[in-house]
Amino acid sequence: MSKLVLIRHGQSEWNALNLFNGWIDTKLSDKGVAQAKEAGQLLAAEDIQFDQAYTSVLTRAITTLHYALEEAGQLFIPEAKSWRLNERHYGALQGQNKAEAAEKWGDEQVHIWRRSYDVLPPLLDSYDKEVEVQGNTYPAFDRRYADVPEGELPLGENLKITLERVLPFWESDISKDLKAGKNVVIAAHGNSLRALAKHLEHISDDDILNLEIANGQPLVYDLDDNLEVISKKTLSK
Ligand SMILES: O=C(O)[C@H](O)COP(=O)(O)O
Repeated sequence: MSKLVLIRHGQSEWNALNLFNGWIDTKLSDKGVAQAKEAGQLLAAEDIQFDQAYTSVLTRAITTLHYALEEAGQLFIPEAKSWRLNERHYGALQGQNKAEAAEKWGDEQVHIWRRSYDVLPPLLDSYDKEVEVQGNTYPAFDRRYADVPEGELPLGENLKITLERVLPFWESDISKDLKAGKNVVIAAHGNSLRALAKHLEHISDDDILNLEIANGQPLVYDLDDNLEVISKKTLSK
């Protein structure tokens, strides 16, 4: 048996402004830092001893992991980062205000883009659009994406595509640790974690619409040797 803890990063500066983040590399807000520390305190209270940490290559997830592990007194554990744990790429919605998008395209359409399994958001027509959103954050030329296989750098993703790019890393790294009995913490994003939760909990394409993951509230899974869920709980104050 092993424990798997999923932590959605604390509030980002763009979460606070109600903007679509996606792959834009936004920082934690002050509230986000407090949430990340609180996540670590909640884990310390549960006395979970981790063997391995995973996170994405986006700053808000990495800093959340570090604040949480520091609070839990476990900043020393090995950690690995992968672009495969990044937030879902929100395509041409990145940088737009969520409420303004709902006014423009209607609440229902925006809800479908945000929560459905297989509907794509409007795609970027090229990575040049990223430059307009945030200076030099330009995935095609950012060295953190140098190991993305040719042609796999997204211009926008639905949850299905997000799951398809999370799964190879799950299979190659994370699930091996868990099968070896290691306790693993993953600090990542609302939608990369929804994708992982869908896989773990066998949630249907329809039911995944209703799964929300809150900032900084650890989800703790007990898994059996086949990585089936024995129990799940959410930690919050
Ligand atoms: O990318 C974002 O803006 C958020 O991290 C997740 O946004 P969502 O709740 O609209 O999917």
